[in-house]
Amino acid sequence: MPQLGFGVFQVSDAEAEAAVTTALRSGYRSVDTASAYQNEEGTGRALRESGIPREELFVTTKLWNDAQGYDDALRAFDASMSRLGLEYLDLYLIHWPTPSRGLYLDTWRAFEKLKADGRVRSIGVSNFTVETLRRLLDETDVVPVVNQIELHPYFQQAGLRAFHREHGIRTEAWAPLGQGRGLLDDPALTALGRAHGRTPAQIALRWHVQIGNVVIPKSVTPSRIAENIDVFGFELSPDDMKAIGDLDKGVRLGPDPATFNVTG
Ligand SMILES: NC(=O)C1=CN([C@@H]2O[C@H](COP(=O)(O)OP(=O)(O)OC[C@H]3O[C@@H](n4cnc5c(N)ncnc54)[C@H](OP(=O)(O)O)[C@@H]3O)[C@@H](O)[C@H]2O)C=CC1
Ligand SMILES: O=C(O)C(=O)[C@@H](O)[C@H](O)C(=O)CO
Repeated sequence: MPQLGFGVFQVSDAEAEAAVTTALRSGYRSVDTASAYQNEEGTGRALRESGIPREELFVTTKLWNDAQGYDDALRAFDASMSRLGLEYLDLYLIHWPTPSRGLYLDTWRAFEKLKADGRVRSIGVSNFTVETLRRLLDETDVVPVVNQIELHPYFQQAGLRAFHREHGIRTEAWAPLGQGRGLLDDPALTALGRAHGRTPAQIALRWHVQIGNVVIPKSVTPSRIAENIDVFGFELSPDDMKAIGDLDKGVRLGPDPATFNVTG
């Protein structure tokens, strides 16, 4: 799985085709969509029409909450694949555990079947907490390859990352740029940007890369799409990393996965 991919949350189906095409031309080979984003068709068109061999692409989609449960999950997978127009998927994620509904273990068993049948190369989860991960590890067979969670310099999730390390689960950061809301104006990031001749977004993404996160920044702006993947030609020093480490506020932008049980 490439460490840096392209996210398409809040991108319309028509915009997704153009944005993914731009991203692929800028060098991205990994794309993160979801049934809930309603842009699997546009994303799939861009992937299929890129001319890039399928084996060089890494495609992730996610099962929405309303399709949890064994049979519903198998059906939802087929529907996503038909929208994407792909023969196989690289990574399928349970989007949220929705713990009070008690369906994520059966959902995971359906994911295990999809993997055993070769329909998907890898299976993972998103927005799982230590508690929901522990149950998954205790009561099912396959360890999720990744947990995709909200993670950025203002919400660093040290405890969950340590749990992932202990269990061989890769941490994937959503909202790696803090959804462009405030984080990119932070004085520490702008100062580091000036010192390295980089933008605050590149500093944030480089920090993710250096702590080992998989990152999937989203943009519909061609110059930013190119800027966000150009983070492998410089390095942050231990002092730089500490300055960003000190920014953690422990405050989420998105919903709390322990209580987020919506199906709509
Ligand atoms: N599993 C889950 O529950 C979730 C998963 N995700 C995934 O993670 C991906 C990334 O997270 P997302 O919430 O989109 O937020 P990001 O942290 O990627 O931020 C995206 C915002 O930042 C702006 N932006 C992007 N690049 C730059 C730049 N270089 N300089 C300044 N502003 C920039 C974008 O604007 P513009 O587009 O106008 O350029 C957009 O408004 C999603 O697209 C999705 O794939 C996201 C949320 C939840
Ligand atoms: O973007 C995603 O992948 C999400 O799951 C979130 O947008 C989530 O649905 C949310 O933020 C609801 O308020």
